[in-house]
Amino acid sequence: MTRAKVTHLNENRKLNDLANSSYSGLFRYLIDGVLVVNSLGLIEYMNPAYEEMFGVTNFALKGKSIYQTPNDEIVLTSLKSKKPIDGFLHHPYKKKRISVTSSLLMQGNSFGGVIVIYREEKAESISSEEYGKPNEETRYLPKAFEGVIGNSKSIKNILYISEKAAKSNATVLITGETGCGKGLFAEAIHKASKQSSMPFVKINCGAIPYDLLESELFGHEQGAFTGAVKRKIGKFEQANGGTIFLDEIGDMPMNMQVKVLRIIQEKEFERVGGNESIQCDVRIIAATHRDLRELIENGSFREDLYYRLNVIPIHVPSLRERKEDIIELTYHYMRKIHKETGVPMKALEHEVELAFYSYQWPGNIRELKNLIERLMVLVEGDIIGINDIPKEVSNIFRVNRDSIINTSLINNNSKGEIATLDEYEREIIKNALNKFGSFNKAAKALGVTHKTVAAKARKYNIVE
Ligand SMILES: Nc1ncnc2c1ncn2[C@@H]1O[C@H](COP(=O)(O)OP(=O)(O)OP(=O)(O)O)[C@@H](O)[C@H]1O
Repeated sequence: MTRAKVTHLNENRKLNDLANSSYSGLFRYLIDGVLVVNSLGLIEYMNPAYEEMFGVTNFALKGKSIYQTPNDEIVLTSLKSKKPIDGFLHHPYKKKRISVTSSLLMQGNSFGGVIVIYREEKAESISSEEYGKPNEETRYLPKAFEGVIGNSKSIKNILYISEKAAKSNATVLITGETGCGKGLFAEAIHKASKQSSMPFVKINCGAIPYDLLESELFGHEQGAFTGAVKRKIGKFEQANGGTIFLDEIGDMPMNMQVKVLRIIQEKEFERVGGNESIQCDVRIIAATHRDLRELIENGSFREDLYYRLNVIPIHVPSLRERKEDIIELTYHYMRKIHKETGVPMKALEHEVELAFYSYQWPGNIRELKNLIERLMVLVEGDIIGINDIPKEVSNIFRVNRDSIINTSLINNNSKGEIATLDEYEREIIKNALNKFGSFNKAAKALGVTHKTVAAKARKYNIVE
């Protein structure tokens, strides 16, 4: 789809009508859906293809807030950031992927709104069971990577590097926030490698007490220390011929880092309390959520080890940096739980999708997965609605929605007429109470007394 700057004729009502008739002339017969939204978030035009795609009508929605359409985060983001955006959305009912391209409408040099084009992707219509699954035709990958869900550019790029890494024996350093899939990629690289039939041994260097870490990694001889009643084989020895995954390597003490460096360089080590050098041929994949360069600077990580580990660096971006994967992951986990437990399959209300896009996901995919497990079990019925999801997840979406709805009131009320002063006042009080949750805080924010807010809230039936 080409993006063009479209001059927007919107200076007065007459010109506005003229603009609408020219939109109609331009877009009426287009097979792609077209939506025109002005800078206040009000719908100016939708073509018949858009009406058909989303089951709405231009007649009913013209002049209304975009929150009354099955709109998507892309329109909102484009509108707020005043930037053109490309992306896609999952059609809530048709189970199809729709590519979305927004372009800016310019009124001279000032921003007039956005024009958004929706194109249904060619894939055949898919069942609810299939909804959200990656399009297998578009990605050929070894089976080992099939547990990795996501079609974003960054995931595709990581899969490409991981596949190459699997073919070599080089050390891999995976970085990224907690819960973003570092462990998943480490295991997939092992499974796709020539050593896949050999062990994959994982150790979390940050979770093991300092005194025990050496013996966990390298094992010990009988009598090496009090309590060492028999010989113990360490993780490196267990992983011999296969892969060791050193998770949270940034938390490894300096004296242990030297020993890992020696294994990489000389491929041998001694058990604690032993003299015998043990040969060890292990592929190392390390991971950390910390910034190793910073640790090197403050003297808690060895630079030589860093370079030895960082032969193939892989950075897994956080979920909020690849929002386009959220819905696919959500449906993946819903399907998985449905298959494993027999809980009926569900669908997401459109507002929930928007809330998921707005939320920051500090716990990344682990957090999303846990939430979906909870929702699948707790929500009765087959639709997960905005009120079913925790407040902390829906908060940003709610605030954004309310601010857009309120902004749109500056010109029009819900009937498309100029709003009265009382209507303004009601929305202002309602918004402040929603946002702050108490008369006191709302009053402070509005610069009036607690008594005034309480009286107005009663007057407008916002509270009992
Ligand atoms: N792209 C993905 N597709 C499907 N599941 C994923 C994906 N990425 C992560 N997961 C799942 O999310 C959960 C967390 O992933 P993982 O344990 O690999 O994260 P991590 O980055 O290693 O976390 P930590 O740093 O806390 O150890 C796992 O259940 C994993 O299977």
